[in-house]
Amino acid sequence: MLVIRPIEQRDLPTLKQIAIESGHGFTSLPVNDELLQNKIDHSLASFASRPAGKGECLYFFVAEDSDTGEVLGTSALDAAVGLSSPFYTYLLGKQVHSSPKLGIYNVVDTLTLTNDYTGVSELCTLFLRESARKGLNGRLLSKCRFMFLAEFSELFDHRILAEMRGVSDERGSSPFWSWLQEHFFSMDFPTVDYLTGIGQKGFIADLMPKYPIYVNLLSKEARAVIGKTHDKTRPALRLLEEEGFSWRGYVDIFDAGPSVECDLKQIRTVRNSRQLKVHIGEPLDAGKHLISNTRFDGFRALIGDLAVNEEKAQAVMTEEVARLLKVEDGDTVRVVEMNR
Ligand SMILES: CC(C)(COP(=O)(O)OP(=O)(O)OC[C@H]1O[C@@H](n2cnc3c(N)ncnc32)[C@H](O)[C@@H]1OP(=O)(O)O)[C@@H](O)C(=O)NCCC(=O)NCCSC(=O)CCC(=O)O
Repeated sequence: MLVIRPIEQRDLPTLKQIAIESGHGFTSLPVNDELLQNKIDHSLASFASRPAGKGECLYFFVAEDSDTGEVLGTSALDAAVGLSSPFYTYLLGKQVHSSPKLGIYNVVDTLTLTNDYTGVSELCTLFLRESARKGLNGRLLSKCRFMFLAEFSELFDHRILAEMRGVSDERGSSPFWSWLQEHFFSMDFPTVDYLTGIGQKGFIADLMPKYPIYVNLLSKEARAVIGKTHDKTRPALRLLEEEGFSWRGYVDIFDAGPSVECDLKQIRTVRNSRQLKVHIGEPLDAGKHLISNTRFDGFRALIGDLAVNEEKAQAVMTEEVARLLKVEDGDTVRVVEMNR
């Protein structure tokens, strides 16, 4: 069974391997030992000192196969972006150029550089190794974070965002970036993506076009990918859309991939999950549920069989499920039925 837990120091070698497998455009996992170690340190520190409220914390989770101990995926929650270094995003807007006298009315799209997501919480680093992309594994990896958000909502912003990877080819070349590169930067997309991933964002402010960009002046290729998601990231987007996330016009400044967002309280799993008491026994008429314990640093989540005893507000589960969740009879768990 696949079990979600916070990342630990021993996961570094696998994290390096996953960073390589995740490929170009996967900004949050650059192939850089120091940065990956920093991520582990940041997450360990965040889980070790439970803050009173929202801070610059990173909650990094891995999915472990309980039979083999192998780590098969990653997913993370950044409690607040842009607080110590700016978080840039383009907003796709409109300008109307109209002359009633001449009978001309033109609506043109514009891209405006903003820091509108400053302080917002971010879902990031969702990656499942190819061999594990089956069954409900991808769902577990994405949705376990909503169980954590529901349980510890005071540690997050009321807005939750996710930047979806935009369009780039096998060699890491992005049509949107190519246009920016030609006119404003002299760096290829893998380099800029890597520099962003390791936190060297200063050059963005220095080199980025400072005025809004008229979209109709971009190349045809660049225009075509604004707000479009990378093929391999469509399942990740689908999982978020199912939860109520939507695109409100914000796009990534490098590859123009869409940023989707949802109010924390409106996220489907946050709304529909509830706390029940553990009862270890035979779960008769069991159905598949997403289940998490309610511990902070010892957080565990999995998708398993569970029967709900409504009268007693109990979650009836097998000993194995209870053991993997690190819970005992009478403990509290958070549960939500899987609709597939
Ligand atoms: C994202 C995951 C973890 C998802 O795992 P799986 O592929 O096993 O998921 P799945 O259950 O097969 O698919 C999930 C849903 O997407 C649908 N689906 C599959 N392919 C699709 C496509 N091409 N277009 C539209 N929908 C598609 C499936 O039918 C299913 O919906 P139905 O059940 O309704 O049929 C994986 O694909 C992955 O590791 N991708 C590569 C890395 C990546 O791009 N990660 C996101 C980066 S962006 C990021 O990290 C921020 C976002 C975030 O953190 O959440």
